[in-house]
Amino acid sequence: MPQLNTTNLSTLPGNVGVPGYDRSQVTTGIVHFGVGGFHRAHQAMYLDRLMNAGKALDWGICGIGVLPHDKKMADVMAEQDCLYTLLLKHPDGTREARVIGSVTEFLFAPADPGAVIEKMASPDTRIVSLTVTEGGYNFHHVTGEFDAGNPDVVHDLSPNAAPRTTFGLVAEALARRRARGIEPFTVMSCDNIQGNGDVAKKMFTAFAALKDPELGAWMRDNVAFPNSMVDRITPVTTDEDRSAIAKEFGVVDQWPVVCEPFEQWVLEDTFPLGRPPYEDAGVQLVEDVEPYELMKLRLLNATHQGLCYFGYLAGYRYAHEAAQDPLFATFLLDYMDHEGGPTLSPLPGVDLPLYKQTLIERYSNEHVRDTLARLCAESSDRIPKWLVPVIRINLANDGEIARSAGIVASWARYAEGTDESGQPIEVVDRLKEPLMAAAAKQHGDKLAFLRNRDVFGDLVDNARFTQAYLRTLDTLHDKGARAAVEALVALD
Ligand SMILES: NC(=O)c1ccc[n+]([C@@H]2O[C@H](COP(=O)([O-])OP(=O)(O)OC[C@H]3O[C@@H](n4cnc5c(N)ncnc54)[C@H](O)[C@@H]3O)[C@@H](O)[C@H]2O)c1
Ligand SMILES: O=P(O)(O)OC[C@@H](O)[C@@H](O)[C@H](O)[C@H](O)CO
Repeated sequence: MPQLNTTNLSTLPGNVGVPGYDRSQVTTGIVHFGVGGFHRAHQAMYLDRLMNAGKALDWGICGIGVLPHDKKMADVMAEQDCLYTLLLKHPDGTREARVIGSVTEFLFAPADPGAVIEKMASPDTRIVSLTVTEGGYNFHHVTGEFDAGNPDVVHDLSPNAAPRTTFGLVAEALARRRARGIEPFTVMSCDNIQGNGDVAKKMFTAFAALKDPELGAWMRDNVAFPNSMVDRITPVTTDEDRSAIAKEFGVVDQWPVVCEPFEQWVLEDTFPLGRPPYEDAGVQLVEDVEPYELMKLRLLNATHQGLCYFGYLAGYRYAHEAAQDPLFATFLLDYMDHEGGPTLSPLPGVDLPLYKQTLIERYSNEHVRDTLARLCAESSDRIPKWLVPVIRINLANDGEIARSAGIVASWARYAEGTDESGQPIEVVDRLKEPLMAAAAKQHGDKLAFLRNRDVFGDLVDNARFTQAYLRTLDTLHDKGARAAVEALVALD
């Protein structure tokens, strides 16, 4: 079986969708940072859909890898002419495979930062988009300010340094456009961050201002940073997925993407240099994204955290295993009804009870095989952004907080690094060391984990919160995760 590339595209079996457009005619209009699973399952898929309808052929994507581990993606992209397979896994077990053709170039920044800068400086580039994870925005969780102490940022701020970070690369490209009289591109964040465009604006302009105050001011006044809400559960690709795609669809693909069938993208329509006709592909273009973002982050992303630590400690390893357990599903629905939901703004036209129920159904799709380990990773980037705001609002409004406090306690127990059968847990977090050290102390000093003010701010000083937190932490220690969830469900 030949490997996926342009030459072999026409030999693929009939059950695999392939680009129906001439890729040699596609020109680059978008430069994308963070070509991981999600970008390839979401934004690149929407563009491929448009291109198959004969539209947006001047909006091809040039992918950029910034981190050393992105070399692997660069190599695969080079070998496969940037083609990859997107495999949709339906709840009834049926699968759909399509080769996506909208990514047409890939540049690995560490090998040639100058080429990346020139690609963005080119007038053809009208959008620079991002899926660089929550950590990629480099802001302090409590102050919300740009972290100028990050060693790579310090490097990029030194005179004549070849940029290593997205900030350094983007700022230099914008400086060149400004010097050459070329209008700035739009920076489109597609990460799971509340006000992702606003946060991107704050961080990119803060970096630029440190480098050159005039450039920072010019960016603040001239560069558009639309906000967006993005949604499609995209687990990490496994070897099993690679083999299944080869066996069932006859495609040898080194790095396919698998995902659920659900898709949603709500986007603020602020693109001074134009944009692809996304609305023709099913994207919702709106004036104000915030209500949609809050709904997604405080219901979907927060319940992912509600599922993952309790579920892992109770012995589950996949999201569907925990979500199919009626106790866990009830807990998540209770959290949404009593804590996450009441903090949301009105959402005209959205059936919120249906949205919540659909989340449980999406998590329960056993074919997606999303791992709890993926959901437990980088918690210190997630809990402060998705759950802590819910807690703060409910504390201020005298709302309910027991379930949210329980989720924080489940993270604290998970960070002890062993599950309930004594098996080690591989904690993946850039703050792993301080968090695990704090969790190790909490049998004696019960609030040790919460004292990390860089993550939780002053929550540890709030007696109503700490009481609820300790109630679940004690139950986790004394009786285990299942009993702790039962106690939270009994509150209803
Ligand atoms: N996977 C999902 O289900 C999903 C759904 C909606 C939104 N998202 C958003 O997309 C992001 C990426 O998810 P993914 O599944 O593609 O992850 P991934 O690990 O497959 O890809 C992440 C990419 O971001 C890059 N990256 C990480 N930190 C960076 C940094 N500091 N600077 C530059 N590049 C950096 C990585 O090198 C990689 O290329 C998530 O963090 C989230 O914000 C993901
Ligand atoms: O990818 P993250 O780190 O933003 O969050 C983990 C999951 O909650 C997230 O990936 C969801 O699967 C996704 O947001 C669904 O659209």
